[in-house]
Amino acid sequence: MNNIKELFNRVKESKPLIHHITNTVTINDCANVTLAIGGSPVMATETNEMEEMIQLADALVINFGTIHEQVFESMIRAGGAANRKGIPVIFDPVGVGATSFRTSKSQILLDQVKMDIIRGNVSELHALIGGSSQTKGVDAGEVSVSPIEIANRAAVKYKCSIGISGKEDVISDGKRTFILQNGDEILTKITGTGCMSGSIIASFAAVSEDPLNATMVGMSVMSIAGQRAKQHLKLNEGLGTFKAKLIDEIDLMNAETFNLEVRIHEY
Ligand SMILES: Nc1ncnc2c1ncn2[C@@H]1O[C@H](COP(=O)(O)OP(=O)(O)O)[C@@H](O)[C@H]1O
Ligand SMILES: Cc1ncsc1CCOP(=O)(O)O
Ligand SMILES: [Mg+2]
Repeated sequence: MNNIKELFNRVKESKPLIHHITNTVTINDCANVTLAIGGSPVMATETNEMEEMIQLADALVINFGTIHEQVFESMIRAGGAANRKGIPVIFDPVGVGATSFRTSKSQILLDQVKMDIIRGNVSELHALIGGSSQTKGVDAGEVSVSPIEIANRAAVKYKCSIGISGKEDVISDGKRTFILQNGDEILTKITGTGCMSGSIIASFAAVSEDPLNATMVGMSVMSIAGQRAKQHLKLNEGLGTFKAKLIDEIDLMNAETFNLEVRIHEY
């Protein structure tokens, strides 16, 4: 991964504005991790203010978590404005594959908005390349194809960088593929760790020209912070404390800690 120290510094110095059109479950957590990594969050969904808000923004996150017709219209408007302005667009296809509504909306969105990065779990990305999966609402289910193949195919199909989270995270732009071995299963026990990692990725993408690198660094930050927060849990501390410690670790993360902990290799 390139220039970790410079990337961290650039986010902290320029405080990129990350416009989120996201779900009502994890919206507050996404705003807080954006602040923790050094970015500046705004969460706006009114269709009529999308173009103006994008004029202020440095990156756009579109997250399908609680997608409905009205907010979908805002996603199309904001996505179009972001593409015209040339800022990175990050898509989290939460729950795609679970219902035909989500799957068909994702296809319309991907036809109309060029994504720079798509980040999701393995069932969601499998659905985006036309596969079926035993998706469990918003959580990953069993899929018959390897995440490496799914990431490659999705990257080629949508001409963008792909991040697939799981026990090992897979990151690909269709030419190069990386496997990230950080993380801890406890990250799946609180809601929103996938959504939050989208906010971190967007913060890095906003200050760099390299979406593949931004995806690798962003996903690594979440997985490393998760394993460190788990290590720092004391006796009698559980998931509530874990979540607070996770945000602490994202706040405290720097290039030294990152480089010491990261376990990534090219496939
Ligand atoms: N089985 C696992 N072991 C370790 N880390 C995991 C595991 N599953 C997911 N993670 C980590 O949890 C975070 C969220 O991933 P995931 O749960 O797949 O996303 P989502 O919340 O979108 O379904 C990522 O940092 C990922 O690396
Ligand atoms: C539980 C839930 N339901 C709709 S959105 C959402 C949050 C999903 O967050 P994540 O994909 O990061 O676990
Ligand atoms: Mg998710």
